[in-house]
Amino acid sequence: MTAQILDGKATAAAIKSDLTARVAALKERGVTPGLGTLLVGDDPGSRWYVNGKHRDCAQVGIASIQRELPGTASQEEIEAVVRELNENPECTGYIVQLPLPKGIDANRVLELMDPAKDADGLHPVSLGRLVLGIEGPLPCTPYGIVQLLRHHGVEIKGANVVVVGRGITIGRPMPLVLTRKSENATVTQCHTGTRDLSAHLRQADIVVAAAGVPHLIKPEDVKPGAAVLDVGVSRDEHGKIVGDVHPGVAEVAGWVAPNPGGVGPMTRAQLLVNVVEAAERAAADLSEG
Ligand SMILES: Nc1nc(=O)c2c([nH]1)NC[C@@H]1CN(c3ccc(C(=O)N[C@@H](CCC(=O)O)C(=O)O)cc3)C=[N+]21
Repeated sequence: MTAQILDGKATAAAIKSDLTARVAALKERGVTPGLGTLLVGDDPGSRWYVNGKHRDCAQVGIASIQRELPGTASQEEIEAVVRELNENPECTGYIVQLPLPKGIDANRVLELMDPAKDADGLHPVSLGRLVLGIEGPLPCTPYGIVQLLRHHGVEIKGANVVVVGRGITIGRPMPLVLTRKSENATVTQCHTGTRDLSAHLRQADIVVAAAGVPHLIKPEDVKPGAAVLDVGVSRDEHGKIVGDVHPGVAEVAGWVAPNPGGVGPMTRAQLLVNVVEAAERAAADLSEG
């Protein structure tokens, strides 16, 4: 038996079709959601991702506001664009594409962003709200994973989830999302300091592999029937994506999120959700005066 596929492309398409209706409703109320992006430098990978985000926006009727600076831009020049996007009423949410060039204090740039326009859900205020249980934008990849599991009927409530990794975008916020009352999972966070990773993995009903270590998760570590989500993006010598999950895992697991085609498209869909929800909150504030 090989695992069933957690199809990120199809699930993202369903989310986008729901968003298309919500964007149309907002426009009738006189609010057009707009996603801003700030790209600094000309890394082809980063440019490809940013262009993809604007293509996604066009599909659902969200306006695009694109800002670019050369890789030589100073901290002050970058911060000036952030201030402009904070004040620009056409921009209801935005991202500063990461990583920023060496020598730039990325945390200072991110803290300067208006939290009401945080499309990534990674602003310090958004992460603080997540800890406190206050409504706000959720980190795109962790919440995208929750939506991907729900869409396929994989039970999260009461599940033993092992998260491998503690990076800021996925590993660190993932347990915060999964332990909300609305998800109610039991989560173990593993990392490079974990003594016996295999022992933890073998107990897991759901594995989120976000360590960035090629083929870290082996078939013999996976409980039969478990759901395994591969979030690792390493590259081989030909530039092809190599995930954190060994291909043999598909013979043991009940569900696998392929990579590419699994979590990546969900991350992009959740970015759009955050932009639309920010615009919906702004529209509600407007009508309340
Ligand atoms: N402020 C900020 N926010 C981000 O969300 C952010 C960022 N900076 N910097 C870079 C990373 C990377 N990232 C991806 C999102 C989707 C795919 C994606 O959709 N991948 C496809 C195709 C991958 C391929 O074939 O290359 C897939 O998984 O199927 C990949 C990578 C968002 N990032």
